[in-house]
Amino acid sequence: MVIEFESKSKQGRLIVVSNRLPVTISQNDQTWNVTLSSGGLVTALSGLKKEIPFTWVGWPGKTFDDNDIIKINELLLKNSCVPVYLDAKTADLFYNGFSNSILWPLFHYHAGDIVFDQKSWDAYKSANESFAKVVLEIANDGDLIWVHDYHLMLLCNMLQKGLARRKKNVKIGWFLHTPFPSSEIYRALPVRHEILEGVLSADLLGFHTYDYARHFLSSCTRILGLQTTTDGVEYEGRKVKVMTFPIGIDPKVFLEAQKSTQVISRLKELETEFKDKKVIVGVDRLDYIKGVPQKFMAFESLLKKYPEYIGKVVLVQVAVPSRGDVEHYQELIVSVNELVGLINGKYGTIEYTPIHFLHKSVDIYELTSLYTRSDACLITSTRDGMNLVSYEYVACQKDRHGVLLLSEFTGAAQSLNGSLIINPWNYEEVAKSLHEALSMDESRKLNNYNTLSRYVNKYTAAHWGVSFVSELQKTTSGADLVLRVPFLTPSVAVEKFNQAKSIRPILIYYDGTLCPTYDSPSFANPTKETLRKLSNLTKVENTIVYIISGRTRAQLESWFGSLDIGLIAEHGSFYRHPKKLYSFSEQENSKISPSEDLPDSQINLLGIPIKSGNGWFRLINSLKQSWHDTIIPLFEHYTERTPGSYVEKKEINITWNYRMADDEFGLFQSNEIQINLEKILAHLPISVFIGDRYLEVKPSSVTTSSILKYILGDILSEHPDLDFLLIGCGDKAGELIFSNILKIPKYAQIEHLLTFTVGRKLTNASYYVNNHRDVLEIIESLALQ
Ligand SMILES: O=P(O)(O)OC[C@H]1O[C@H](O[C@H]2O[C@H](CO)[C@@H](O)[C@H](O)[C@H]2O)[C@H](O)[C@@H](O)[C@@H]1O
Ligand SMILES: O=c1ccn([C@@H]2O[C@H](COP(=O)(O)OP(=O)(O)O)[C@@H](O)[C@H]2O)c(=O)[nH]1
Repeated sequence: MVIEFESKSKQGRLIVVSNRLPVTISQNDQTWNVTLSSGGLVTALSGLKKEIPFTWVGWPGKTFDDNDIIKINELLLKNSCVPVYLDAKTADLFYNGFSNSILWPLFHYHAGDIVFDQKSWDAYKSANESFAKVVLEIANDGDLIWVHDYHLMLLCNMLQKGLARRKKNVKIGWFLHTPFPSSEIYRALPVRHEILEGVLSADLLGFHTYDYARHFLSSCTRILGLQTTTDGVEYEGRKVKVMTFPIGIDPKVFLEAQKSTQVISRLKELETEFKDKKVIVGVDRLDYIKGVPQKFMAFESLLKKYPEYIGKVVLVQVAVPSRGDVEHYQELIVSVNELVGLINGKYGTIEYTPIHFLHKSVDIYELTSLYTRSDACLITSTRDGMNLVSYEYVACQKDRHGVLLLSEFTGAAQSLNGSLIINPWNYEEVAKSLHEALSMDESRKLNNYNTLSRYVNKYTAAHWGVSFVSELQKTTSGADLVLRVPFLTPSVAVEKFNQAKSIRPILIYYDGTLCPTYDSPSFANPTKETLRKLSNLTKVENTIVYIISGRTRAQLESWFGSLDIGLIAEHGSFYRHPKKLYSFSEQENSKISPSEDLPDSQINLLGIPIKSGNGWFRLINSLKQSWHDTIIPLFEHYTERTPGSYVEKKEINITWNYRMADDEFGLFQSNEIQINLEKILAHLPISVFIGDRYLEVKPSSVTTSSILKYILGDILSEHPDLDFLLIGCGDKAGELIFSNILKIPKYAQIEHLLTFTVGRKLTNASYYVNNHRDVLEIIESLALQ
């Protein structure tokens, strides 16, 4: 199957970018050769390549003489590989330094082992830039770029910027092959913002398991303060999809190898060598995350606890040399060798070697033979993104139905039902599980094998790759795609303002729009500058200004009472027009005819606002709201249990605010409150509004469309020729107003309709501004007209 990507210009290609090219380049008698390298990523992507042809961009693993580069490039190109050359120093600091001495240990919960240093970070940035340069040279319109792993976490951002400059429409995906740690670990990284922001420029982010995705989303919320859902993050006006794609292998490779003469004859040798012995196999890169010392300790525990196995069971451990330039790995070689010596010395004899330790890489035939001959496979990683060795072992067990013992700390443990799940830190328990495996009856082994085999054969490397690429393709046409709106400059606002022939209403939200969002509402007093600019605007001819807010009318009056400005308090429960509106009518309040204070029983029949003194109207029957007695104790219950949260009791509405609480816990508690409220809502005349880090309970008669219905309705009845309207609101409340406006033709058709939100985000507004300073600048420019 070949996936073809649709694009207007031409068929797109898939470009895969990983730190290392899948090949090792070597020279033999003046001739350059390439051979396939080792590691799970190479295994998986080689499986994908059979399904989808792709160009592979990566670092060739070493530096070469300038004279050889042309020949090497040609050789690589024949293998669909494009090299990114890094100078030796950069490569060392990038790969051994930042990638494998900082990100790798951190992502595998070894936070104590990392020492951040500026030079490695600089090299990481510079290496990512070198990758970006090469990819940007070859990327064309309609291509898909799939970036891999922790080495290239800045690349998506660099590519996105470069592609935008070149006006190329390319989708970018990123997949992490390692775990993503809990935010409590991740936050130790000094450059935690840059790394997260680096990948958030992609369109699709993939992880092996939901736990890793969840941790990533949690870091986005806690560290960057971003809004997340279970399947994505909102970042700079785009929805970045976050999904899980458990990787797999190509089982056919092992089935084919099993049929080869090399494996058939090697198996005969192994049968003789291990006659009457049980064989446990282990295959790992010699990496501290693979738990090789723990494996040996558990094996020793087996021999100690069940001495009947001495002489009868061997552990064959292939330990592939890895990252030998990193100190931590060098220390591991020493300690593992020592441990092998100790155990073999203690339990071995001339005829019996308990641990066969091969510190080297083996070819596919040797690997297949070892897997095939073994009665059990022992995987003891203390953390492991997925672990493909476990899949490969299953692929080779068609006849023997050997038992898979799998660490609970591998990604694979979440998928491979039918394995014995172990905690590698509990040697005694692992020994017990080994005993269970070695003495398991045939029918249980067969049953387990069948379950495992079904999974391994279904969820292959090809399935993984095709799923990711298809999902990446879909992001181009998905409904949750980018909603980029333009920035509202003062000049655009002024132009429309000046084109208006009618009255010009301007409605602006207060908190977060006219002033910054403060943790505590008491910090948000309007500055003199804000008051002066607003006052100037209220004085402009043919212009009426309103402040929309969730605050009480008393608070708004105390701040803005001296201006001739309209006020909308408690998100629409109360409103007051500016006097100027009436001055346009022949007779004050001529067409605006709210009812006088009426007995509660009559208001629903009339369905119109009630005069409420001092120019205010209210949309509620009575100032006494019986539901307060139910809601306040509920909110107080959660406030006591959520540090940093507080209740705001207003005249009518009650708000539970968690802006000062831990983001995630606050959101969790807010969800709990909603669940509680749902039970109550059916019996009370109230509704809940979910705002930015607050939730507000208000009478159900007050909705954001009431603002449109009554306030704009009043203006429109005075000025049926209304051809200008400006509404600015950074709060979630604004989104409802913006979307409602577009649904009502008499507003949607206003010739100069300007709506804006604050910050780049998914929005129903037609523009955005960055912050309250931009808003003040617009107000000032309009006031000068
Ligand atoms: O290139 P190296 O530094 O020699 O490392 C080899 C690979 O190690 C990591 O593999 C991970 O990917 C596997 C496939 O998804 C997964 O099963 C395993 O749990 C991971 O450790 C690394 O992420 C790759 O980039 C390296 O190529
Ligand atoms: O000498 C060897 C032994 C193993 N492997 C392969 O290395 C991969 C290891 O992948 P895994 O996901 O288990 O861990 P990683 O090394 O990627 O962390 C598997 O496909 C093995 O077959 C290899 O290439 N050479």
